[in-house]
Amino acid sequence: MDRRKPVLQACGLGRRKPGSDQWLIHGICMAVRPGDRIALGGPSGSGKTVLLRALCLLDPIDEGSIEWKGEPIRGDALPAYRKEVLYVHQRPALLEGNVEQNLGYPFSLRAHRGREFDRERIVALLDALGRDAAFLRKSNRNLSGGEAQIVALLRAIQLDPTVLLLDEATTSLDPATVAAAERLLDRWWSEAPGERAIILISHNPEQAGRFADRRLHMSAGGTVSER
Ligand SMILES: Nc1ncnc2c1ncn2[C@@H]1O[C@H](COP(=O)(O)OP(=O)(O)OP(=O)(O)O)[C@@H](O)[C@H]1O
Repeated sequence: MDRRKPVLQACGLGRRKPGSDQWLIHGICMAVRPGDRIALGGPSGSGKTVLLRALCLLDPIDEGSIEWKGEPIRGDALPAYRKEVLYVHQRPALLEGNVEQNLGYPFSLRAHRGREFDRERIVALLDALGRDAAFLRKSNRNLSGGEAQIVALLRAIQLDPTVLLLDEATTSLDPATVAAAERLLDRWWSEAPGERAIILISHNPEQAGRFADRRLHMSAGGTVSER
């Protein structure tokens, strides 16, 4: 992969409040290159979540373009795009069932046909987060907010996306588990040198400083600038 070329590029990106003329985000131009580690900061309500959801095309955009490897994303390319660009929500939705079922679910989808749930890998990742294999048997109904975040993080990492979008994905974890999650992300990112990118929304400047090599700031008007 060419390190210099953006994989993901947004140009003039805008999304309006549904049913209104009001812009939630507006005029956003940004490029994500393989190997980037980007922290996205800015005030509450400025549109950071709206931006990440727009970038992975979970929500429609009203203005501008998003290109993947230099090409606009057409309808039939959307499933492939969604494999490459994965979004992890701060309050993840989990399916009815235990942790293992939740982690195995993506592999039942057509998008991931040909790949299999790797239990051994998950057990090793859990170990890095201070959890043993018994955690896999826990019901989704009994998970704390932090435990649900662990499941969501592992569910995304195991799919090895090219761009991982983390929306305050460690905010419910205790400090030791936050540190373990950052090490785990660091290891995952380093496993494929110069191939994976991470965008992390964080309100914690220390975390952003530890984690990122680029800092983006979203202003209250829903525009982004490089810091
Ligand atoms: N579907 C929607 N309909 C109406 N308003 C929306 C919608 N989605 C987001 N908003 C509004 O857009 C603004 C930006 O929301 P967003 O969640 O992106 O903020 P944020 O920067 O991620 O905030 P925080 O740091 O608090 O998580 C908020 O005022 C929110 O209410």
